[in-house]
Amino acid sequence: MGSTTQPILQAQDLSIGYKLNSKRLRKVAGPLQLEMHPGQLICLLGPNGAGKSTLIRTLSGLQPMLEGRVVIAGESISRLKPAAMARKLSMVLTDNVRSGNLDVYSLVALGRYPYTGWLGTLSAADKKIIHWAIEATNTEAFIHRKMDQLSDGESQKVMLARALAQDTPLVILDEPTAHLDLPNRVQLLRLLHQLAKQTNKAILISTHELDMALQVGDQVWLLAQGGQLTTGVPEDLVLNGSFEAAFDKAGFNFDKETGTFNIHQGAGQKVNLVGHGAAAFWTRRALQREGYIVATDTAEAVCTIKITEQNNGCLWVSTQEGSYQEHPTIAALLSSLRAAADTPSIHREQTEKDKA
Ligand SMILES: Nc1ncnc2c1ncn2[C@@H]1O[C@H](COP(=O)(O)OP(=O)(O)OP(=O)(O)O)[C@@H](O)[C@H]1O
Repeated sequence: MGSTTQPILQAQDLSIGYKLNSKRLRKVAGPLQLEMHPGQLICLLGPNGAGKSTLIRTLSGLQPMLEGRVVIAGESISRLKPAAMARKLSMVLTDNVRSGNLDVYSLVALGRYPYTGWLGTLSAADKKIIHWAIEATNTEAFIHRKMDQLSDGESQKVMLARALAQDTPLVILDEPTAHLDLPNRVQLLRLLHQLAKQTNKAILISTHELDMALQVGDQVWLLAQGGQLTTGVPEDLVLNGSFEAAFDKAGFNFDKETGTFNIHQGAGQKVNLVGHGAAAFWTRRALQREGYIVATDTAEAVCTIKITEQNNGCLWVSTQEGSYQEHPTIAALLSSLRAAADTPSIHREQTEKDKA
């Protein structure tokens, strides 16, 4: 994977899946060759049922592998004792058990268990790390509450704080943004990215946040339905078509220029759009919603829309069948396009002659 550091995690010829009975296996993916290096944030992406949770559970030793080997910090996980494993790997799973009786501080403090021994006495250094984990995850406001008095999103942040308090070189999180609102999702992914850079941890997250994963992931592991795994720098996977192929579904297309999946399938008429920046981006979105195929320079266009910047905003100038109109907003542009589409061109020609 082009890194000169020693990998913190390595999977060799790893096959993942389930033993259905003594004779039958359900292989989900494999054989896989994987590496994670210190300082990397890796986003595991793939459609529903592709095997993301199965892979995460197998890499963490929570589920037996069908074949192969997983090595964490130089030791095979099949030989690692739970206490040693807990000093190398911390995890946040989606199905975290709600420990109702425990208050938030005590739950975060449990992250120090691998270091405090069975008496669990916290040193000043342990308390400092707990404090840092609480601060980093923005959970100070509810540290005295019981776990069953938290929302799903709050509880998810607390489970992350516990994993951070564990302070391991490898952190694995299964859908950590699942219950979070948009600002908290952005904040969490930014935090994970910074953590990887500042503390040199290797962090693996599975997520359905495709656009955000493309922004924060140093590497993407793309697991497609059927178990094919493609790994690489996100931008390479977008440009070479792997990203789109992993989510391949009829009528579902990824716009490489904007990094978004288009809800609207342009099947209508073509328009030329001339402009740049935010105004061009949002005009394109509005035109696509109206059913237009937006191009920059096609001879088949029924209309050309030029965006010009004014002192107090933008002006949209449309040229259609020789008629030239100015629109102060996207709403005005759309109404004019709708009106033109509702007027047969023969009638338009007559009206224009009458006006002349
Ligand atoms: N206990 C099990 N026994 C047998 N098959 C299972 C078991 N759990 C999951 N599977 C199957 O393994 C495949 C991968 O499931 P997995 O939960 O890993 O997918 P995923 O990518 O995490 O999906 P999602 O995005 O929906 O969470 C699916 O086909 C699923 O039906």
